[in-house]
Amino acid sequence: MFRKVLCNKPFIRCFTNTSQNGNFVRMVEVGPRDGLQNEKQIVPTAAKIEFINKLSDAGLKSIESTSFVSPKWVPQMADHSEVLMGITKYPDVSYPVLTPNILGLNAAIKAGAKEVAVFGAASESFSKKNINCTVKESIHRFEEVVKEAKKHGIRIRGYVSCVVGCPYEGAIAPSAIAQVAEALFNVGCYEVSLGDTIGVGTPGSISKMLTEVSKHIPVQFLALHCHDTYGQALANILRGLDMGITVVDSSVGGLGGCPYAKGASGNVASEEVVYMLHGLGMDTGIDLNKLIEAGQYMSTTLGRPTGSKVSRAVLSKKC
Ligand SMILES: CC(C)(COP(=O)([O-])OP(=O)([O-])OC[C@H]1O[C@@H](n2cnc3c(N)ncnc32)[C@H](O)[C@@H]1OP(=O)([O-])[O-])[C@@H](O)C(=O)NCCC(=O)NCCSC(=O)C[C@@](C)(O)CC(=O)[O-]
Repeated sequence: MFRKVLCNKPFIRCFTNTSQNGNFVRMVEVGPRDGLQNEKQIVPTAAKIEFINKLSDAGLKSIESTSFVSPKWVPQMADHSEVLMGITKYPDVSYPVLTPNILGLNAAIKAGAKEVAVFGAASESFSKKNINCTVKESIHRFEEVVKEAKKHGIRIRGYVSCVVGCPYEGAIAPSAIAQVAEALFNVGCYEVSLGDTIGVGTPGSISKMLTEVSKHIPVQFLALHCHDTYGQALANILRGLDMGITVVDSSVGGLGGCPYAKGASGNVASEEVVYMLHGLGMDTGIDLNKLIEAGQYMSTTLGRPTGSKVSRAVLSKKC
């Protein structure tokens, strides 16, 4: 279905999570982007900047900071350039931003982006609602974005949404997910994040999907991005780890949701993932107390309690 472009494997490899030790899990914090994009109240730019700085201080190595999308579609991300230019860039931290097309990429380059993410879906209806094009058209757009980004030495991550279910089409076949994920990998994404956008996955369905996708892309180039609508996210991540996943997306305080997936809850809370991974004896490089502080900062800004149980438990002990 999709035109295959030979990927530059050495380029890809230098940015993958071939971990420093076999116990390391790289966490991609998506709170400032996925977490805030759906908030009704516009979060002040200064608060977003402070939030990201606190996340950097907590030891996260990858913090998705904003989106260069249309402000008409997602007003919350309209201050993308100010946010990206205003944050303190830690030298060992990557601050990816979403870029759906060349217009977004050019604006991101101007604001100093060093890593971007393109985002597609295996569901035609979701693709149309989310980025206003067909799946096939989206791959062509991403091909352009990747080509241009590479000219600027920018690395590109890819997302596939609705990897288990779609809010408009219901269940999505693992083979369809594998096809889009492979297309993103082939155009030159260094890693493909598999998004259970509406959080309907279970360890059973996640396992079937991962089995199929990893026939096409080695598992070290895959990440899991789980929303927690049905309370399955941690179980799904654990299943993913068993199957070789070493990169996990999450959102501090469980913030988040997609404007084009009504009823879906936030991402799995980063605090819960870190607590589980550390309990398994795995290394994340993250200071859980500082992460909780960052989450508290944003929930205070938003004027509501954190969505993280770990955060609530730790804070109640401190009280
Ligand atoms: C993709 C577009 C931009 C296409 O938007 P479009 O309307 O189809 O684009 P267009 O090319 O027809 O242009 C229409 C207008 O948009 C402008 N435009 C065009 N591109 C840009 C841009 N990059 N930045 C700013 N403006 C832009 C363009 O200049 C024009 O402005 P006008 O002439 O009307 O004033 C639009 O559909 C959009 O912004 N969609 C929002 C998508 C989004 O942010 N969704 C949420 C993130 S995805 C997600 O949450 C899932 C994920 C990643 O987390 C994983 C998971 O959980 O599954």
